[in-house]
Amino acid sequence: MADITLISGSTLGGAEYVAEHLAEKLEEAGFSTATLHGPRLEDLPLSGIWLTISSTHGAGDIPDNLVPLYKALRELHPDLSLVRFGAIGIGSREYDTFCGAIEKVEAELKRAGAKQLGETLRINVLEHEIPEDPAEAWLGSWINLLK
Ligand SMILES: Cc1cc2nc3c(=O)[nH]c(=O)nc-3n(C[C@H](O)[C@H](O)[C@H](O)COP(=O)(O)O)c2cc1C
Repeated sequence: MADITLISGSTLGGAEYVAEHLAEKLEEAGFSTATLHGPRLEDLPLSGIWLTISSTHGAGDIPDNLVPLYKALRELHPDLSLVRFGAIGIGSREYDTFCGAIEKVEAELKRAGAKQLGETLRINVLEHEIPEDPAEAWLGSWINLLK
């Protein structure tokens, strides 16, 4: 099992690029990683560290590729008490439902017993044309919580 499993939810690919960039940075810092774009629950280790990165679509909606995992969390009630997770949302302040998707995912992970490490980062794409930049800055302090 990799030290850190990165999970992305994306419609247009932006959150996937962020996940891949952070995986590269984590590897440089000495962690092994597995990056899964829109994984199913059965693809995920039910222990260890997850880093979940999701953009938002519709009106606060979860990207289509993350819906199966979200539904499985809601309907199958897995025990995630051995999981610790970090969360990054990507969205636009134009919408009242800014970063709504990561809030929903985060709530389900917590309901399943997973413990959050650090604060959720919410990236406003109107402010950050390159979301990798604030994500990388956030990762620097998140890594310290893993030690
Ligand atoms: C049709 C549409 C609906 C969107 N709805 C929201 C929203 O409700 N909340 C939000 O924070 N961002 C919203 N966004 C902004 C996207 O989350 C943002 O553009 C993000 O960078 C897309 O990431 P992706 O490339 O991973 O799909 C929306 C964008 C589009 C095109």
